Amino acid sequence: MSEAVQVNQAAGLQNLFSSSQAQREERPVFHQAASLYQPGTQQRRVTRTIAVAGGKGGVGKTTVAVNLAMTMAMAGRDVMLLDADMGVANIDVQLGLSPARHIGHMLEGKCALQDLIMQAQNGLKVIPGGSGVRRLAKMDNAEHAAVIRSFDELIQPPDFLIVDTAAGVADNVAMFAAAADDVVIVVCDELASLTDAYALIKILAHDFGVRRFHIVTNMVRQAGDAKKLYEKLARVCGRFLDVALDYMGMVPHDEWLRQAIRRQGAVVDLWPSSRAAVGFKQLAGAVDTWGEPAYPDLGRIAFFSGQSVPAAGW
Ligand SMILES: Nc1ncnc2c1ncn2[C@@H]1O[C@H](COP(=O)(O)OP(=O)(O)OP(=O)(O)O)[C@@H](O)[C@H]1O
Repeated sequence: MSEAVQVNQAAGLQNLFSSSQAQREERPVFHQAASLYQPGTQQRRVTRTIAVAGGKGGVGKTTVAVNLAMTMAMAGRDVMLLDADMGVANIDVQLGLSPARHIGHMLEGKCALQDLIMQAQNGLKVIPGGSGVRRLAKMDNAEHAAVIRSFDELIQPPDFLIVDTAAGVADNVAMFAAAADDVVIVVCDELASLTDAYALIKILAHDFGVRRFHIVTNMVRQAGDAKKLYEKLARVCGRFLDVALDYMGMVPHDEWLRQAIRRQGAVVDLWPSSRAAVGFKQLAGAVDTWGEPAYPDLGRIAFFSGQSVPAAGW
């Protein structure tokens, strides 16, 4: 696959989303679905990996990854969060952690992946991506593959691995997303967010064979906008790509999220009744409805490839 694609320059891409066709819309309601997230009762024997991506920077990938992971950890799930925004990683800062080592040390053979695991609140495990290290931002595909494969060596694989990917549609983002069982795409109500999300979905579908995408609409200001945004993306993908999209849920614009970052915690933990926290609980609830992950290609580079056999009874 080519180097990073300049998605905003892609001819005609923006026009794809300019249709003003009125869409019938089910209105998600901020407060009505405030029921607490209860994890499903299904027993899991293998790790399910969920990559959170979005294409455009600043749409809330990290926010979604952190709060989804924390919600599931608070519900008693064994969850690990990988900060794959290598070189400019910030999940450790957001959760008040001070890692002494990062992925770069592992790649240099100075430690194992196991040694990088940090404990955040509620038992959430975090693998920091390292920040301010140029070498990490310039990792090549072989190194990304080595990081993905290193998960096979974990002594105690978690129930869920959530991967926060970098912005853009470069190979590293695509590799991490394609190595996961599920891909969550975060979009917000900006044309560039929709065009970049479309470009990422296209690359993942064409070059990596990913067919299923779970869409999260973030920073939603009016309840009705959430599904409209999803439908815009679904309409264009349905017209031009052979992919299946589903609406995972939405997170309202909520100032408590910024407060949570200042307090170096997750909003779902600090303010569990905030509007954003309610949205994250719905997202976590959606994960339980996904059913079996697809295992498309035994030859692919995948997280936990050594154990990717679905347990009977899922
Ligand atoms: N629902 C929301 N309401 C209010 N602010 C939000 C919301 N989601 C994210 N933000 C804020 O938007 C900013 C960008 O979010 P975040 O860092 O999660 O985006 P990102 O997509 O991971 O960015 P990058 O690609 O640069 O890493 C942060 O300041 C975050 O607090």
